Amino acid sequence: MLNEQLRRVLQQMPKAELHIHIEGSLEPELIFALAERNGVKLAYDSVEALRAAYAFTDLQSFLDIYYAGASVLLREQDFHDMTAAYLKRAEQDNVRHAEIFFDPQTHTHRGVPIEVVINGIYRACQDSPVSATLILCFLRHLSEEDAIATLEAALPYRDKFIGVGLDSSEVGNPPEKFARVFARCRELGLHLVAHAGEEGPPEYIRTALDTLKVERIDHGVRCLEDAELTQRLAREKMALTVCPLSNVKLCVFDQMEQHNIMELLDAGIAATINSDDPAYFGGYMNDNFIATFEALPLGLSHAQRLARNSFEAAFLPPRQKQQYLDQVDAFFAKV
Ligand SMILES: Nc1ncnc2[nH]cnc12
Ligand SMILES: [Zn+2]
Repeated sequence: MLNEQLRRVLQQMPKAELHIHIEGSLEPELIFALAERNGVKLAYDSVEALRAAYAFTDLQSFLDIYYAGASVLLREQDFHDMTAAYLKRAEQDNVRHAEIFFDPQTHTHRGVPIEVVINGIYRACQDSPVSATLILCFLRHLSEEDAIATLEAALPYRDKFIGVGLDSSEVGNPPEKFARVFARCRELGLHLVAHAGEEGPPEYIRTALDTLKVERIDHGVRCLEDAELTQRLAREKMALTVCPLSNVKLCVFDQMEQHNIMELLDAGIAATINSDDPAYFGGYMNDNFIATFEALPLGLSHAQRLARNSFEAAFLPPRQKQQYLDQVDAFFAKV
């Protein structure tokens, strides 16, 4: 059992969220409200029936239902309301800064213009007291040509996102499939991240680093299968944005007790804790921290390490980053 002091520290410590798919924050209640507002017919009769379908066996079984849930998003206000709801929830968890993924192709392939997606999400970020920036993700089950066309369509809104990522079905869609589009994004000065080593092998982490030249790895938990790669990640201070509740829900680990976040930290890796798709995986940031610390022998020093890692790994200007790190240290000095 987690002692009360540690629980309070986890809840109250300042933190950054670096791995949140905004479409994965769409709660069943909001899915139904937006379906009604937009006249969209859902495959489920009720919020309860939809929630009952959230029993996943792997990443693909989740993605199928996640893309179906996103079908209720049609107008700029829908994207705004989804993002505003996430940021309000994140604020309650003392998230001070969030770098939010969005999947434009999920929407443009349904005929929603990309400016509707970007403007709605961006406006909610601007209105929030939580600092929030956007990372445009390419869907890796689609072609690189589609990713390039998506990038071109997004470029008129270049000032509204800070980087690009790579998500969706990992196995069979290795990072190198997107070498050209990532090279172009690098030339454009965008930050680069990619999901790798969630279900895919350690080799995908290596090619994300060497071929795509990413600055963070999303998930990356399978790195521990490769000692040389593990040492490299630690040496290069390469951050991993780990999502513990997601990993258990998608059967990457059978139980939280088997999660390897403590081994990652003990190997010197700059691991962070994040929520991934909180509406689908049973919890937001603090739920992830509490579930992890309840299951594993982690203590105060790990909490401080994780809070610091989250700001160290954030794509923030140096002065703002230092201010957040000072806030973390000031918080722990009083514990
Ligand atoms: N955990 C995850 N892995 C890959 N793609 C995703 N899209 C949303 N969540 C994802
Ligand atoms: Zn993810």
